[in-house]
Amino acid sequence: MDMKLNQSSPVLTGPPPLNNSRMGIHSILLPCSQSGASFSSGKKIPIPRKKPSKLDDVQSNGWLDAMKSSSPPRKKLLKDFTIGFASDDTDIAYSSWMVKYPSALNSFEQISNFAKNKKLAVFLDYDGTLSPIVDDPEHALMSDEMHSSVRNVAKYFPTAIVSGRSRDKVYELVGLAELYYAGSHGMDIMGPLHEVIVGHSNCINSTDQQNKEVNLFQPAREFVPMIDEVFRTLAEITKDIKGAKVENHKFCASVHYRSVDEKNWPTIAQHVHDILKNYPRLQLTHGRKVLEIRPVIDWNKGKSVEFLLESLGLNNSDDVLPIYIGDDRTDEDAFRVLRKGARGYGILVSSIPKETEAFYSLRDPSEVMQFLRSLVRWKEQNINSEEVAPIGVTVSQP
Ligand SMILES: O=P(O)(O)OC[C@H]1O[C@H](O[C@H]2O[C@H](CO)[C@@H](O)[C@H](O)[C@H]2O)[C@H](O)[C@@H](O)[C@@H]1O
Repeated sequence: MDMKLNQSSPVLTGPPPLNNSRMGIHSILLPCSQSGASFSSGKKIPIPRKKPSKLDDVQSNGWLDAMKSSSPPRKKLLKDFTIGFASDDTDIAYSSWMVKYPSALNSFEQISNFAKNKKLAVFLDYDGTLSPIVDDPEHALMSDEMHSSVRNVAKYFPTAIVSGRSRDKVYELVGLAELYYAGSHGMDIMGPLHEVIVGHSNCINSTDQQNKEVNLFQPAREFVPMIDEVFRTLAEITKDIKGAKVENHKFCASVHYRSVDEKNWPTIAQHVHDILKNYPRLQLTHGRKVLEIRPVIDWNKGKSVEFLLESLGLNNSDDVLPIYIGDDRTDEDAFRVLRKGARGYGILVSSIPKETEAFYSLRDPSEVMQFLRSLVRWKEQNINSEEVAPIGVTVSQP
């Protein structure tokens, strides 16, 4: 396939990506087709009236249902899942779900057997994975124990944080310079960029928090003014809705409704819906009690994992085992990439049964920490012996 990198625009021209499990850097850069009006940064978008006139749109398009079902309290979800059963059966429901998605802790021996003689790469989501979900996104902090577990993992394995938050914000929260960071759902990557990418218009030179020169890969760069405009409009239109919070992640924006009275959710949804009508190149995705507005480009957490693996020289699936741990719907893209071709292990963090593309599960951030510690212990125990690889070890594929 003859690909042309379009230096004037971060959205590259060319046919859609091939359905390959191993993608080259060039094919990774292919966009999905861009339909809709093109954006001019000077365009004035009218701020909708304070009260949306009708709420039919968000009711009929399923937004409200998605909002209600996103991140419900554990008690409610287990009740729904085990409807008609006694409350003790909730544990049975979780246990039977775990037959399909076994605990990564209980399966550690199987995972480590499979990892023998392979290079491990660790990808970690932030919210709900390294830090517990809390009402105020500003207060989502990692414990000191989690912080040192992540630092120890990064001593032995290339480790990346892949978050929906802005890269600066998640860097500030994690605070470990030795990690790689992919913020804004992978649309802002700071890492060891492949030489093919350096020089491309989506790749910029910058400095990190330690003033060290770094290369950034930002496949949605052209959307920055648009996202900023949408962020300001959303902040203005929701400012009187108690508990609503809008975040600007530079390449995407979030509207939180976790602390908003449920009777006001339709209003929030309709506002977002009305604003998005003016931006055909932006789309909505649902996170945990958050509406996320992002560019319509063929890029997500899964693509950023592939990109980082390739940039790190770890795209040979025969001797590399990527492990991705995440709790959110947006992490499913990464689980899917690893599941395809049995490339690696996705681990879903969830204390309730959920449909997922992951292979394993962990209940909550404290189990994530135990798992990270197990990886470190395993590596330290094998540090001397792993040079002499056992011959003929047969382990099942993920
Ligand atoms: O990809 P992630 O690192 O998981 O980021 C996804 C979103 O996480 C944050 O929101 C979520 O966590 C908050 C703090 O616990 C919680 O209050 C909120 O309800 C959750 O949706 C973050 O604030 C968002 O911007 C991220 O997109």
